[in-house]
Amino acid sequence: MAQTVLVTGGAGYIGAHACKVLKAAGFTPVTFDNLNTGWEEAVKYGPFFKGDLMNRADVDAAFAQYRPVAVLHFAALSLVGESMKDPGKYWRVNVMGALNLIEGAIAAGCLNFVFSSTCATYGDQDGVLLDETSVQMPINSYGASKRAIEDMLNNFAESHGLNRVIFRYFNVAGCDPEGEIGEQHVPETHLIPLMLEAVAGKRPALTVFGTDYPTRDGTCVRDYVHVMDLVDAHVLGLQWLLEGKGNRVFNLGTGTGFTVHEVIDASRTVTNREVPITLGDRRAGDAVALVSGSARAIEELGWQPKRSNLRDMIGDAWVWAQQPGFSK
Ligand SMILES: NC(=O)c1ccc[n+]([C@@H]2O[C@H](COP(=O)([O-])OP(=O)(O)OC[C@H]3O[C@@H](n4cnc5c(N)ncnc54)[C@H](O)[C@@H]3O)[C@@H](O)[C@H]2O)c1
Ligand SMILES: O=c1ccn([C@@H]2O[C@H](COP(=O)(O)OP(=O)(O)O[C@H]3O[C@H](CO)[C@@H](O)[C@H](O)[C@H]3O)[C@@H](O)[C@H]2O)c(=O)[nH]1
Repeated sequence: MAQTVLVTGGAGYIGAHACKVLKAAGFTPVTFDNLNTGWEEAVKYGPFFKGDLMNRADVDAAFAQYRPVAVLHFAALSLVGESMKDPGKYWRVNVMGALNLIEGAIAAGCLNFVFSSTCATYGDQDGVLLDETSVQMPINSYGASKRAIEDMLNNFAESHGLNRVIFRYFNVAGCDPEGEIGEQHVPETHLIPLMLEAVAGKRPALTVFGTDYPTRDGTCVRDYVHVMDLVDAHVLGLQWLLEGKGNRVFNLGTGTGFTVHEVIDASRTVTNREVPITLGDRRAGDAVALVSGSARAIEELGWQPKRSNLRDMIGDAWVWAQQPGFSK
């Protein structure tokens, strides 16, 4: 019989893609989501439990009903800019939500936990390659809330034998190449979908946030990883835990950074259309450069990124951008 895993945030962008590959790998993914930023239409690969992590009774009910062997915790608020304006919201939802989930998991005897952390926990470190041993110095409340959850998981690993794999994602992009699901945030704040909305004429232009950064063309550098590669790593992380390999942190990125202008240039090649842009001010909370040292995931997990190049990430997102998308 298929093993059940609880996927918080399974109605969201990355969680829904994770459910697709989990099902393909023989698991039953149960989505736990309050539909704050997610879409019920994206829950296609297993049961849906509508619940809020802020409500411990919802968490306990989901564990009692489905008895999962592991939790994959994607649900969070994750907008860097918003977190700078309203830090309390981030500390409350991300940290309290995670605490309810961790305590609920332990109470239910479910001790395998995969957590979505972020390179935003590293902060801004002068363009150095960031690996899992780099010091974590977040410069925004979102990153700080994620670092706090990492600390919390480490404490519960010590005290209650919780086994955890922590993934620190770099910039996730692209979507299911089969077009069943895609990236749809409201409001959208991520570079690639915003750029493609501008290309498709759904918004007047893409604003480039800051052109005076100390980089090769003055715009920020990010390491983009395809969502299908990212969720493949989660299946490997889950198997790692189920095989009893224990606690580990893995970066998920490619080791190559691209500036905002380079992403725009790649889009021209993929879509054969111009990107209308306006040059704007820096966005609060943005790091200059975030590039991953990802050797550990490749060497230890056996992770093999396949689509994490700009052509596939933008190409897959471009196909999705021309679909009607999910509706509420
Ligand atoms: N997108 C990226 O580039 C990126 C990079 C690094 C880390 N991450 C992390 O990956 C995870 C998923 O990101 P995403 O882009 O898919 O976000 P998303 O907003 O699309 O998905 C988050 C999901 O969590 C749900 N949710 C939020 N609060 C909840 C609550 N209190 N109870 C139940 N469900 C709740 C939302 O409804 C949504 O379906 C997040 O933890 C994010 O911090 C994302
Ligand atoms: O309209 C836009 C949107 C973004 N950017 C720039 O594009 C880059 C990427 O921005 P975005 O796509 O918003 O991603 P990040 O702010 O880097 O944050 C994402 O990537 C982080 C890891 O870097 C995750 O932790 C976050 O959850 C996720 O939102 C940054 O330099 C932005 O300044 C623009 O110039 N114009």
